[in-house]
Amino acid sequence: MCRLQPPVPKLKEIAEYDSEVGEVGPYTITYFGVRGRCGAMRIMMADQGQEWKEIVVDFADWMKGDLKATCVFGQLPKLEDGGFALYQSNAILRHLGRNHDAYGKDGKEAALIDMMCDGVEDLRLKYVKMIYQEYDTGKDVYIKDLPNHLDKFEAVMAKNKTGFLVGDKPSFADYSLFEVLLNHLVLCSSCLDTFPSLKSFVEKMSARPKIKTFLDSEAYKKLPINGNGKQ
Ligand SMILES: N[C@@H](CCC(=O)N[C@@H](CS)C(=O)NCC(=O)O)C(=O)O
Repeated sequence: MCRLQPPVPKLKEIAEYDSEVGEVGPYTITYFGVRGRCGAMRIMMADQGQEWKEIVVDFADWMKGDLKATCVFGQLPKLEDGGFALYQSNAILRHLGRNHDAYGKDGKEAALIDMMCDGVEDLRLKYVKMIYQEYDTGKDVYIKDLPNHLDKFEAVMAKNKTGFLVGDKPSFADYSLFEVLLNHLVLCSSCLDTFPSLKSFVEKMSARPKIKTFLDSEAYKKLPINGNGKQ
C-alpha cells in the first residue's frame, strides 16, 4: 500500500482532461492529486481516444474518512464507467482492456497479458516500497538490482518482436509497463541503456500521437509521480 503524505497538491476542483481526438467517454476517475496508481490507466484512456473526468481528492478531506468508508477496500483509485463503479487499479486496467480491445485476440493471449500485468505489478510494488519506506537507505541498492527485474521484460519484448509484450498491438499490460518504465527513467535515466527492446518500446509508446499529447499536457505534468514527493 502506498501511504500518502503531504505534499499532495491541494486540488479540489473537478479537473477534466480533454484529448483532442475521441468521443466523450463515460469514465470518471476518483483519486488523489498524483500519478501513482492512475498513471497507466490515464495513459491507456488517452491512447484509446477516450475522455474522462477526474475527481481529485484532497488528502485532508480523505482523512475525515467518509469517502474511504464508501470504497470497497477503503482505498482509491475508483473508476466509474457510467453507473458502474470499480476499485483496484489492475482490475480497472483489465476492464478498460475489455472495453477497448486491448486484452488479446483470444484466451491464450489474454492469459499472457494477465501474466505480464502481474509481472509489472511485482515490479511496481518493489518500486512503491522503496519510494515510501526505503528511499534514503534503499534507493542505490534498488537501482543496482533493477537490471535483474528489467531483463525479464526485455526478454519477452525481444522475443515477441512486434514492439509489444503480447500480440501486435498495445494491451493494458503494455500501458502498465510503459508507465512503470517512465517512472524508473526518472529514478535512473540510464536504466534502459542495456535493454534495447525496452528502450525502443518506451520511445515508440511515447511517440504515439495521443500519448504524446497527453504526456505533454498540463493535466499530466502538474501531478507528482508519488504522494510523498520522492521520485
Ligand atoms: N491494490 C490497490 C492499492 C490502492 C492503494 O494503495 N491506494 C492508496 C493510494 S495509492 C490509498 O488509497 N491510500 C489511502 C489509504 O489507504 O487510506 C490498487 O491497485 O488500486
